[in-house]
Amino acid sequence: MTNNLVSVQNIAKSYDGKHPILKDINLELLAGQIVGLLGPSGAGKTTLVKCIMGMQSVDHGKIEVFDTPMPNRQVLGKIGYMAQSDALYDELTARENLIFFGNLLSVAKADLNKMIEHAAQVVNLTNDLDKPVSDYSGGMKRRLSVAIALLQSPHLLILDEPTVGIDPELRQQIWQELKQLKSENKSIIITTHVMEDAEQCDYLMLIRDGYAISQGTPSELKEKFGVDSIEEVFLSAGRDK
Ligand SMILES: Nc1ncnc2c1ncn2[C@@H]1O[C@H](COP(=O)(O)OP(=O)(O)OP(=O)(O)O)[C@@H](O)[C@H]1O
Repeated sequence: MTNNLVSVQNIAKSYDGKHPILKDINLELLAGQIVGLLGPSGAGKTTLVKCIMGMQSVDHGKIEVFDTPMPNRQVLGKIGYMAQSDALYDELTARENLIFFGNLLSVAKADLNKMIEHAAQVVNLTNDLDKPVSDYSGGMKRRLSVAIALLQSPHLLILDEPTVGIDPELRQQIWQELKQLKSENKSIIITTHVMEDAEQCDYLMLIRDGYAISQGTPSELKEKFGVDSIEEVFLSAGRDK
């Protein structure tokens, strides 16, 4: 067993066999690490996380999760994943959604109730839990999706743009929870185009047009480019490319 929970080696990916979407991507994720994939819309972040989970095949290179070559159904079942689009039952209340997804986790009912209360509190939905999801705003649906992903508490959690439509205060609250999971040695991959999110990651891959234009810890990257913020790193790295 290596220390790497996820190992991505020299992968390339196209959807049509002609136009590469990911080009020579390398990434290692350790236990207890939060890795951020940062890049503009269309850069290839979602494609990369889908390749990591084995939901998309790669044209070249190798991906291992928990020391197992992907794709692998059993490993996929152990990864907590929040997709970019909310997969919720609109006609059910938020609580009913949480119970539905929680029941897939085979935990005792009393434990599930506690887990639901905790997850709802992290995303500030406690007072809206009994409203139907059809009455929710876009941001509330996003928060409910985050709560569902948090319920599972897996060793590897992949969150595709969890903070879209979420206000800064609540974003901090979600980050506190992610850091709590990290302190329990759990690992997280998060995609984002929000610089404040990027600053909080342990390790960043900056992606543009399918290339990893730079990667390292936030402080390594700032030092490398001689700048004070990840936003400036991104701009400098893009110019260099
Ligand atoms: N199933 C697909 N078939 C063909 N092309 C696709 C498919 N999914 C994504 N793409 C293309 O791959 C490129 C990268 O998309 P991807 O969704 O990975 O980017 P992203 O960085 O996650 O963007 P966003 O921040 O908008 O979600 C885009 O040009 C997109 O149009």
